[in-house]
Amino acid sequence: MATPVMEKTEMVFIDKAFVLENLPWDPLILAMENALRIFSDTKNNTAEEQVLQPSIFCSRWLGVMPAAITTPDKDILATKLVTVYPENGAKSLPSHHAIIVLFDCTSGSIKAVLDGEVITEKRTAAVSAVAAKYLASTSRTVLAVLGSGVQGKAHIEAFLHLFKDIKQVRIWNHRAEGAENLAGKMRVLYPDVEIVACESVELAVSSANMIVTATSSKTPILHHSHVQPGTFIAAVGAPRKDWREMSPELVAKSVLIVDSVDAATVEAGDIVCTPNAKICAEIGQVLGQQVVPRLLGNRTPEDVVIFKSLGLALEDAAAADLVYREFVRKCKKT
Ligand SMILES: NC(=O)c1ccc[n+]([C@@H]2O[C@H](COP(=O)([O-])OP(=O)(O)OC[C@H]3O[C@@H](n4cnc5c(N)ncnc54)[C@H](O)[C@@H]3O)[C@@H](O)[C@H]2O)c1
Ligand SMILES: O=C(O)[C@@H]1CCCCN1
Repeated sequence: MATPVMEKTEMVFIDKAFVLENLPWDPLILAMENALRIFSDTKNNTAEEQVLQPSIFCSRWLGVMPAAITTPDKDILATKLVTVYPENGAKSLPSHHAIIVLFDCTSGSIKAVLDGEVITEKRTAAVSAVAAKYLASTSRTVLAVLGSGVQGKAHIEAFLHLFKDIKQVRIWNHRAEGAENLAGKMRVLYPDVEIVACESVELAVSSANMIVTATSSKTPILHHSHVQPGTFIAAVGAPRKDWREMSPELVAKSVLIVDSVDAATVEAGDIVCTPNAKICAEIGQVLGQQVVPRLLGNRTPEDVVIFKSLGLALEDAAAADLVYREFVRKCKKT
């Protein structure tokens, strides 16, 4: 862990261990709610970011994610740099590597460079949990997680943190041992929850009220016939325009909420490859009550609701700011 030592205006490096210990779920979830709300608040225009247009150089994928937030109590300027190498999983290496640079808004100097892997992991799961809080039906007893990688694990943790009524977690992975290993680890952490590894997607989702898709799949793994009416789906993977996790029938027949309409319509294969996909709203509009009841009011309890995320630079900026403030606070104490 980085020892919190700080000279006046010196740039600091905040390592993974510090981020892990200083990014608890409750403040992170609150910060993500605020970030999503201001992202979609076009009236006040307090936040800006570029749509992530992943740069791919000879099949090497480097994403550059800049964002600025200016509110009465926050002035944040940040950029995440993230590489995505999905094939790393087979070599037991992380598939995502990232750093986040925080700038001083007045002088433009660099305040901090933070490990971005834990922030990416936890902020993505926190955002899905926020979406579930507002969009899932009140019956939230069975959670199915497709994918046992970094995001699969973080989503189990975030959802079990926020929804104390979850009784069972069902995990599926395309390599069965991945699901079994994660289920084993989660059983130790959550002895009061029944945690099972499932052999098929159908088995995993058959009785679920909430589903998370967090895989590196390029083709649909989740189909309309698998999903119960009224289910909430947080669709986290398939971050490229020709990758998919869900069938077009499922996407077309569901109420579709996204993190960013601009990004979803160019980068989310699940949406781009569904000709009649109709985006209902951004999650930030739902939080800011800009679309209730105008659009969501027509929703029936039988509707499947999909929250499709691609990840926002604003989420990284807000989460990095939280960690940096904690770092500064701890420096002042020593
Ligand atoms: N929405 C967001 O904000 C956001 C943020 C970070 C990552 N992601 C995306 O979420 C997905 C999961 O990320 P991660 O960090 O957990 O990655 P990871 O590499 O840790 O895990 C990927 C999982 O997908 C499984 N998998 C690999 N190939 C598959 C296939 N063909 N079919 C089904 N499953 C397969 C792996 O076994 C593993 O369980 C990736 O697509 C990633 O780019 C989205
Ligand atoms: O928001 C993110 O960090 C990720 C990076 C990889 C692609 C999907 N979005």
